[in-house]
Amino acid sequence: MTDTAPPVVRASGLTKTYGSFTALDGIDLSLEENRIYGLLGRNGAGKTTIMQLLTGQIFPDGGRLEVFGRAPAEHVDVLSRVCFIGESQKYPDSFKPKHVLESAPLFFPKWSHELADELVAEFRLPLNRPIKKLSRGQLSAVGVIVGLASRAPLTFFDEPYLGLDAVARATFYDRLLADYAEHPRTIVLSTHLIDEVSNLLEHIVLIDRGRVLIDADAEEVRGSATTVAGKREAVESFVAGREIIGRDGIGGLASVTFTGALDTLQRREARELGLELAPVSLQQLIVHLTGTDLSAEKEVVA
Ligand SMILES: Nc1ncnc2c1ncn2[C@@H]1O[C@H](COP(=O)(O)OP(=O)(O)OP(=O)(O)O)[C@@H](O)[C@H]1O
Repeated sequence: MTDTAPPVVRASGLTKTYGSFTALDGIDLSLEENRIYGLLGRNGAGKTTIMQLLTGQIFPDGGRLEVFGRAPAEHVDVLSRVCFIGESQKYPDSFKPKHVLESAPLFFPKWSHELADELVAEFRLPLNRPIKKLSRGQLSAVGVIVGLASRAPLTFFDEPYLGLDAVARATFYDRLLADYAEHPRTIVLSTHLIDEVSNLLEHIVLIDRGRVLIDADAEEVRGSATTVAGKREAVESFVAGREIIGRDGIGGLASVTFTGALDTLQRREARELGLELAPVSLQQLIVHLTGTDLSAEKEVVA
């Protein structure tokens, strides 16, 4: 990635309403070239709506949106660089997976037949079975294969793996990372399986009730909280005055999670008290940030 490359997506004040309901409330978003984004948030937060706007499937009611420098819905050359894999892909009734894989290259100029073939074998996808007869996981595999083999410069995966078993999901993550390393592109992954994809994500966009709550580097987000564990008394004295976001423990032992990173001095103090410091899981953090006690106005990471 060069420093001068313009963002792939530029959105400001993006708003989407359905009747009197505001699904997206003035979203500002910039997606850079060649990064893997996690678009996270609770059910109904607005993730799919954002992806539908960015892929020209629906239109905003307010704000500005540019994808590859243009309005997404109006330019064929923009749409040929974008791939959206949703939770439930729809295919013509008569289609078999082989028909999907034969027609996909017409839409995606960077399509890789080789990668598609390898993935078909790895996912054990029956190419000649009618799509209507595929199992839930096999149907998801079709979408995942199209999304990866498209090598589209901007690829969206919106909860793409309903029904995929753990082995198949691991295959998806491994293949995504390996192919991304060789063919960098911008990938947006929306999922509720946060811990599973945590290591893949370079940047986190957390949506809550139609607003952006976090837009930050994944490392920065991970470093925004710490867990300390050890003897209860020592733990409690160490975390006194901090913003506690989680507690656990049994008997004389406690584990407390608090916001903020520690400097070298504080780390040494923890060691001297016999305390253990551990990073917080992204999922744990996000559950906390989007929990019911969170005020809609709270800004967590700038
Ligand atoms: N066509 C529609 N008409 C009315 N409301 C809608 C429509 N599409 C979405 N919404 C509402 O907009 C909000 C955002 O929906 P969206 O599908 O973007 O959420 P999401 O973050 O993708 O959720 P999930 O994680 O459950 O998939 C929800 O409250 C949803 O009910």
